[in-house]
Amino acid sequence: MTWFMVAVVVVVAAAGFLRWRRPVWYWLTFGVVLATVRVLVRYASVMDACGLTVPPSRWRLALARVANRPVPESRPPRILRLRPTRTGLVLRLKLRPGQDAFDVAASTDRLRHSFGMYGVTSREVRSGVVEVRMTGYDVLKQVQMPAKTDTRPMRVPVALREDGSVHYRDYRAVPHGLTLGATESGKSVYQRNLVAGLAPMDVALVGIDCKQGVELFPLARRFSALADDPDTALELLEALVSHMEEVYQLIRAEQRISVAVPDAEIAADIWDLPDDIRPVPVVVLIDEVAELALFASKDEEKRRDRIITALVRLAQLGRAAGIYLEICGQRFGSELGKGITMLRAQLTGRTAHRVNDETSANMAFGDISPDAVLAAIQIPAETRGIAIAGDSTGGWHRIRAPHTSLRQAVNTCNKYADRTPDLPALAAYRPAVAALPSARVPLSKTAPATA
Ligand SMILES: Nc1ncnc2c1ncn2[C@@H]1O[C@H](COP(=O)(O)OP(=O)(O)OP(=O)(O)O)[C@@H](O)[C@H]1O
Repeated sequence: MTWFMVAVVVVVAAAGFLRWRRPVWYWLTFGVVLATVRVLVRYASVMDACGLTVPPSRWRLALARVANRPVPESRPPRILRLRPTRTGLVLRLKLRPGQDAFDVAASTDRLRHSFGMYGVTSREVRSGVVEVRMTGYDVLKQVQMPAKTDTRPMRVPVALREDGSVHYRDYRAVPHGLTLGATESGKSVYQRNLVAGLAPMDVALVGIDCKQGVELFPLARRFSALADDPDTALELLEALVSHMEEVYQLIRAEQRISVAVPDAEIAADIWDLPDDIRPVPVVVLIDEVAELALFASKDEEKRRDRIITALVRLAQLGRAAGIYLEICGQRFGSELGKGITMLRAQLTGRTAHRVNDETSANMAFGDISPDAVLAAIQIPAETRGIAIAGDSTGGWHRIRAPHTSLRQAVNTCNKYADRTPDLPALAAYRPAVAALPSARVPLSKTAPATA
């Protein structure tokens, strides 16, 4: 008996310790079993308490009366499936007549504490069927991406959502993206994850980094073209516009051939072209976009206007040519001058890290979803890397990218350096991956004042 007691105490202590220090291990060992039992045992009573049951139908009441049986109870949605996952439980429910998905969505907070879970979200998967995703612990505290993710072309598993699912940056579904956030909010880490995710794919990476290249130049081996100042950025963007026009000519030529062949598919974008002639897609990453829009002289203003014009053309026409923009900055509003709001309207994939004020949050989501604006304002300063990701459908999620260091991203880019395609139109901007400098060069010090 004493040994049994000791074993129980050891197991309880181990569970408590894991829950405190290693929530992922706790979930995989004890949490998933306890939560499954808790949900199954309490299901009917919790649903009843949350107002998610329907009273018995008239014929069931009549049947009970005829058979002289007790009055039947109200019924909760039928459980179609209860699936344990790496981070929580997924419950698929068939709603009863008269119930709708909003009833469940409105009760997620009540379900969360009634089932003793960390978080609960719900979505309608098809008419009358709702998926309730419950997380057993704070999955965004220390992000661990699942080992296996959905691998489709131009779809990057870039972050984890608070419901434990993977957040993909899908360039074919949402071609252009805008990432905003105050300084030190996690934009660069997010962009680094994107680059590391794109590196193994058949894609050309083009970078414009006006922070003197400190973010993107270390990743140069996987980049087909890079610019680190506004003058080079302008030349590079105009070269990209020429590349885009060439791709359009290729699509036109292919269309002329297919039009003559009855029943042949007519290509509308690069993805409809045969594999052997399809141009490689291009992702253009721009860091600190405001640097491209600022000017202090007439000449700089002309350069700025040409840059914005090139960006607007790429955003409007780039998708069919397989050119995707990924723009990153602290703010991106009308104060940056003409053309900015027009450009922003084309950047439909929005991600906002912590912002300093409501105006910045509005720049990300004001035209998409008021709820997302509120969520972006509420991101706490101490949890860097947390962001709100939304798109033009109005849907949004709280996400966090894994904490990928620059070293890890450089290693990934070096590993896949041989996949870097040569784009003839951008050959002049291909970064020279020079030999390592032999010595560090200190900043020149200000001469001490002489008395
Ligand atoms: N996803 C994350 N998980 C954990 N920590 C993070 C994450 N993202 C960022 N951080 C932390 O926040 C710090 C700032 O991140 P980052 O450099 O990406 O910010 P930023 O928005 O690009 O800042 P700036 O605009 O000043 O360059 C990083 O050094 C890192 O320690």
